Amino acid sequence: MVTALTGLDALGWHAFQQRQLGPDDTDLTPARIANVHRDRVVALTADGSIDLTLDPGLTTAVVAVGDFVLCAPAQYRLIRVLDRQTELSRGTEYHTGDKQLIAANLDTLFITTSCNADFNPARLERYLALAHDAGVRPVIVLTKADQTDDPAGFADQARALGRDLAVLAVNAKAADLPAHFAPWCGQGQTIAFAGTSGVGKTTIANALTGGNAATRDIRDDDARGRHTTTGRSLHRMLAGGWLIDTPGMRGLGLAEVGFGIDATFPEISDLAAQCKFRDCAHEREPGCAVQAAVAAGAIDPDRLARFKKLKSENTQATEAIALARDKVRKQGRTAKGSKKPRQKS
Ligand SMILES: Nc1nc2c(ncn2[C@@H]2O[C@H](COP(=O)(O)OP(=O)(O)OP(=O)(O)O)[C@@H](O)[C@H]2O)c(=O)[nH]1
Ligand SMILES: [Zn+2]
Repeated sequence: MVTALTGLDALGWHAFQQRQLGPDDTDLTPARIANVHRDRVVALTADGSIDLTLDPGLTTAVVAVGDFVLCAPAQYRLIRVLDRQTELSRGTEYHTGDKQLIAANLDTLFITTSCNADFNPARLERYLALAHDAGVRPVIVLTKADQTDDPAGFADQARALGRDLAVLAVNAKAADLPAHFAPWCGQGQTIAFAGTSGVGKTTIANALTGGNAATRDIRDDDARGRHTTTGRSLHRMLAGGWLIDTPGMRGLGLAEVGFGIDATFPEISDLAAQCKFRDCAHEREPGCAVQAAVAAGAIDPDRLARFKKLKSENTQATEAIALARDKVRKQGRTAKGSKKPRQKS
């Protein structure tokens, strides 16, 4: 058996991963994926960073930054991807129905906006739905608290977007910033930031990593010996945890996140179970518990409108993906096998 070394604990390796090791895995080395390229990955082991090629049957579409894997370092081979504790993905590959993985084994997603016109409840709820669906704890971060007269007002509005929702209002440029994030950034913790451009994600990431994240452009040899400019995506934080920074974190489409939407609007989804009709659309149906709560002032009608909009977007996208998967299945696809090899450019 591979024993959990201190170095592995530092990578965020928990009992959840340890339990997945069997007697056949004795010779394999656990590692965590720091970067995913088209035909190889960069992984961190307890002893340092290593480039791994993928075995037949594995593609970089099934490996995400943050994944724990078993590898054979002497052969530079990735052997197995371990089950994930959480998985953040987006269903944008409508033509194939393939999920696009963004990050694996995240503990906390900091949904970031600012105390200004960027603050948008609908967008925050969209991110909340993704986080809840992925099993990742969401925390709302309100930056630029130093540029408004009313940071508490923004924080109250944010808190109204969930039950027991953690909300931080900060000046991302203040010296004491890391202290606000300390509860989520210690050893064994993995975090990421989501939010629109300019809200301060990089500023915060730099404060938490000691500037690591700013070095986005490092020279990196790809498997063909060419130099490509890529950014590392897994950054060690000063407090001991890991920060995942992938471009995929910027714009996120909703699909197959019905559970996450319900979890984002608990006051509505809890009541929906009491509607007379199981498929109640909470419009004008008789016996609608949700509309009754709106009339009684217990549910915010704006929240209900946004809930319905997300549900409908999610349903449409989910159906489109199901159709695509069906089509691919019927074509008896060996798509990965039949794809032409990538042309050298
Ligand atoms: N005064 C003040 N300025 C801030 C704060 N947060 C961010 N800024 C400034 O806002 C600008 C954008 O911040 P970034 O950290 O680059 O934002 P980002 O979210 O990483 O943006 P992208 O990389 O485009 O996604 C920078 O000039 C920051 O210095 C804050 O809390 N207070
Ligand atoms: Zn109803």
